[in-house]
Amino acid sequence: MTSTTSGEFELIARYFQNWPSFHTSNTSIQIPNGDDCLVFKSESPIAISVDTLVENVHFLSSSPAHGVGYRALASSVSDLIAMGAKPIFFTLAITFCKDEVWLEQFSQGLKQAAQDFKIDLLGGDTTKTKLKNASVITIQVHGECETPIQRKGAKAGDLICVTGNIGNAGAAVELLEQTELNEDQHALLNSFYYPKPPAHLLPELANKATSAIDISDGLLQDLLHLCRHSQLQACLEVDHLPLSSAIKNEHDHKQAQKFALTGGDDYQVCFTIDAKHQQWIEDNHITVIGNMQTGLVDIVDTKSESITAQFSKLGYQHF
Ligand SMILES: Nc1ncnc2c1ncn2[C@@H]1O[C@H](COP(=O)(O)OP(=O)(O)OP(=O)(O)O)[C@@H](O)[C@H]1O
Ligand SMILES: Cc1ncc(C[n+]2csc(CCOP(=O)(O)O)c2C)c(N)n1
Ligand SMILES: [Mg+2]
Repeated sequence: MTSTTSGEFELIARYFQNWPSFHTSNTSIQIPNGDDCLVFKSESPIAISVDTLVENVHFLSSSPAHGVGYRALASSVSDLIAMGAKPIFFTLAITFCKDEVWLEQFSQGLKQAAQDFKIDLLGGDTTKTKLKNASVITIQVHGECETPIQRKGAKAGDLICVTGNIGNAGAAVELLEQTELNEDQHALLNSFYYPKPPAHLLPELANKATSAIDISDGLLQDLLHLCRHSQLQACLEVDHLPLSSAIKNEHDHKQAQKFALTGGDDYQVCFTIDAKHQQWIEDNHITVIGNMQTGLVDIVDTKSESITAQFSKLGYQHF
């Protein structure tokens, strides 16, 4: 095991996991707490996930409301995609401290994401806070989940893949307050406010991947969850990370890699898959970044040196 401490995850484990169960022993709960979604078994299994965005934690008070709305839903939908679940409906609880112009733009961004991911808004709760800069947005998403992909299930020899490009959103965080932007910086901010979790890969992803997680905190921190749940080691080829031209233009190679490894907010999917699916991987422009192997739970490079040991932070931690 690595000696990495995880404040947020330790708190969850200490206070909110392994509670006495009244129903999980019956067959209706297929996958309980611990994955990107829980899965409730009914005629058609349903995946459920809830996520909160807090002002000045997940976005700034000055952030464009349209982007905040889009991002709120897209970042929740990514948990469904990572579970192999088709988005169906969501509920929205919003506590806001802004004016109605803000709410209108927020709703337009949210609606755009709902259209892009084909997901229905079926309820919620709308409240106002008098506290300044204290908006909180909570979205619960529900999806059809015939073949759930879990964080466990990776096999030694499986390829490790990521969808899309990673690192852009991490690089965008330092641009959030910048008013004058060049084209590349604009592209980075666009990735932050308009993430595109790979819904187009369903249902094949669900049938082929052996384990998966969405990249919300940072590749290293999120991939380490796959390692822990599957009790395997990840061997990463860091030079194979999919980096956009925008991040390469804006940053030197080491810094761009650091954003991709630890920045987070990508909402792409990191998954493992048998190498026999190589053609499908290529056809879908998915990047192979390494493979799973037996060994201590950790992420190492091709020379078997620990990559996690090289970073003080593997990803975003709330505590
Ligand atoms: N307050 C809580 N009570 C019960 N379970 C929790 C609580 N907070 C987190 N969890 C569970 O702990 C696991 C890890 O949580 P975490 O927020 O890291 O995952 P996640 O929901 O996939 O995150 P993200 O939205 O960043 O992708 C999840 O299975 C989540 O449901
Ligand atoms: C203003 C601002 N500063 C920093 C960040 C970076 N950030 C915040 S939470 C998080 C992880 C995902 O959240 P969660 O684990 O709650 O799902 C990341 C990468 C941001 N988005 N906005
Ligand atoms: Mg997740």
